[in-house]
Amino acid sequence: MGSYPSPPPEEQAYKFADIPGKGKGLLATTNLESGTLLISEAPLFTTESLTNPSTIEKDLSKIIRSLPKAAQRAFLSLHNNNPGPQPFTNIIRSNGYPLGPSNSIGGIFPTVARINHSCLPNAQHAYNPKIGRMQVHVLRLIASGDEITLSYTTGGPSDTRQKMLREYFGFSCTCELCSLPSPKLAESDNRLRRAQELDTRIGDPKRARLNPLASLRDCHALWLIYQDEQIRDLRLPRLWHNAFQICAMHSDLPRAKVFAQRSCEARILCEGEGHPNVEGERALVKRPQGWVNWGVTVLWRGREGEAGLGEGEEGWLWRVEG
Ligand SMILES: C[S@@+](CC[C@H](N)C(=O)[O-])C[C@H]1O[C@@H](n2cnc3c(N)ncnc32)[C@H](O)[C@@H]1O
Repeated sequence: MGSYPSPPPEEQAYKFADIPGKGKGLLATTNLESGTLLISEAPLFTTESLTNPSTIEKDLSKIIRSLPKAAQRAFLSLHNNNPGPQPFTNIIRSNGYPLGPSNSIGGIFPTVARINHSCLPNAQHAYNPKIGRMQVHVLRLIASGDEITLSYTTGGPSDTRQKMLREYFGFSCTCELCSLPSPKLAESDNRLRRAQELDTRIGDPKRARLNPLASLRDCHALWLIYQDEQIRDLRLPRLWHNAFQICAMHSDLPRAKVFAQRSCEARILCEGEGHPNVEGERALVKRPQGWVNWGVTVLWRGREGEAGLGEGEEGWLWRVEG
């Protein structure tokens, strides 16, 4: 059970506000640099004990009654996008966040739950299991008065995103990206569709082993798309980590180090310095050879510092000659 309430208002860089067409939301009260830790919040409660689907509403009611009054009020005042029977379950559905990307256990974080969605978010949430808190970091400069946004989706072209947002959250997205004029939106959709294909191909370990240059070229193509689309969320460290894996698998120490470093920096932006994922990545920057599949082949083995002309440049990094 987490502590409550969150930090006193004078320490906060945001305020709650009514946002036209979106219900409540969070507005920045000062300019916020990328990398700023905006919120670090313990859950009011988690869904860990809710294992029986047929008694969820009753079990939830017990949990809620056991909370301090302020926490009960905080939970009951949260948005419910499907009012009707099973109100507690639906408040959880409307506001809960999983405790990590592939965790079936969720938590209710009353401040984070007020943050609205954008397909081009300016902040990123990440649950840090070491401290038991959901943290929100600033991904790109947020000007005072701007709305703070997170992404509720895992990306993809606009039709995929809109379908998911309508189905699970009951709204049509009108964010900066979804409101692009149609030719621009079509271009963005094409890029994002291609990004999904590239990501799938890059994740194929057999291809990375047998045709590493093609996999690395795909990483490069994906990086260019992420730059065009201003993507800085967790897709970015995933890309750097995949590029690291390709190089490490084939014993390319200097490039593996650069990619591990980029992955580490991108993770710090999304998840914060103290996140266990960042610590794992830091260990790989120091010693890429510590990775479980280091040196499956010696195809790209060279001595550190002897990688050839243009070392440290993008062309060198991606093995793009000339
Ligand atoms: C987790 S809550 C966010 C806070 C909520 N606005 C509130 O008033 O408490 C999710 C709900 O907020 C609304 N919402 C979030 N982002 C939105 C957006 N970009 N456009 C319209 N509604 C949005 C939807 O009703 C959605 O189901």
